[in-house]
Amino acid sequence: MADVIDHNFENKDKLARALAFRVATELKRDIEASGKASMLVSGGSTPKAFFTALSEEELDWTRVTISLVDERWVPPSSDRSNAKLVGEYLLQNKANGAAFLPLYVDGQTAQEGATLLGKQFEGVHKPFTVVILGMGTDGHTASFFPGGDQLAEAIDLKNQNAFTAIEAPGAGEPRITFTLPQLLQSSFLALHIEGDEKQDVLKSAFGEGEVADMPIRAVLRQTIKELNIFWCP
Ligand SMILES: O=C1O[C@H](COP(=O)(O)O)[C@@H](O)[C@H](O)[C@H]1O
Repeated sequence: MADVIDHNFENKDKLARALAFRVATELKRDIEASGKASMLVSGGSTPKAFFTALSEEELDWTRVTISLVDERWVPPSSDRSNAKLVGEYLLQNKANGAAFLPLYVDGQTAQEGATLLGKQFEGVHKPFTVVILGMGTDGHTASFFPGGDQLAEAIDLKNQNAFTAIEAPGAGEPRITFTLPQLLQSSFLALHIEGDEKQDVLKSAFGEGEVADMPIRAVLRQTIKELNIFWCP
């Protein structure tokens, strides 16, 4: 179980550059070993500087497939779309040759999309080379939200499904999320958080309490995959 923030940085810029360098190193290693690499990233507001730094890294991006840890069930034109964020900040500069697989299917519900995307992702390179999680101040990660109607299924380590469609009071629109056992099928797993408030939330999550109250605990308490925690004030 991870019990410390093991990668501390003075500021957002230093964190972004260090995380981008580490991720690029992992992607290059997998490209060299297997000819391709895959990466799941988080959305929200935190990753912008990291995405920009990563987009400047020199590597064979044409061999990299990028997707998301989770998505809000909105079209890519929406300002709420995590795919839109990735398009604007990551699929740019040197990374513009990477393939991107969205977690949204036009005209389908999130439940229907979960099934369709599950089939599509069977062909994606695994274990995922890199998975980067974020965390909200309510203790959610991916779309594992407190009060989520399918939270138990989404974090069940025996769940065979790649995706769960989920709705929660704090989530805004319906969501789709990779399930926890899928996210743990990764060579490099990181949690990227910033700010004192999130540090305090994480400290609480390391304490005793129900996973359902702070679903990030499902990641902190698992023993399958080492978690690398990146933080700056
Ligand atoms: O809704 C989401 O929020 C979390 C955290 O976002 P932030 O704005 O607090 O950085 C994010 O990790 C997740 O991918 C996203 O869907």
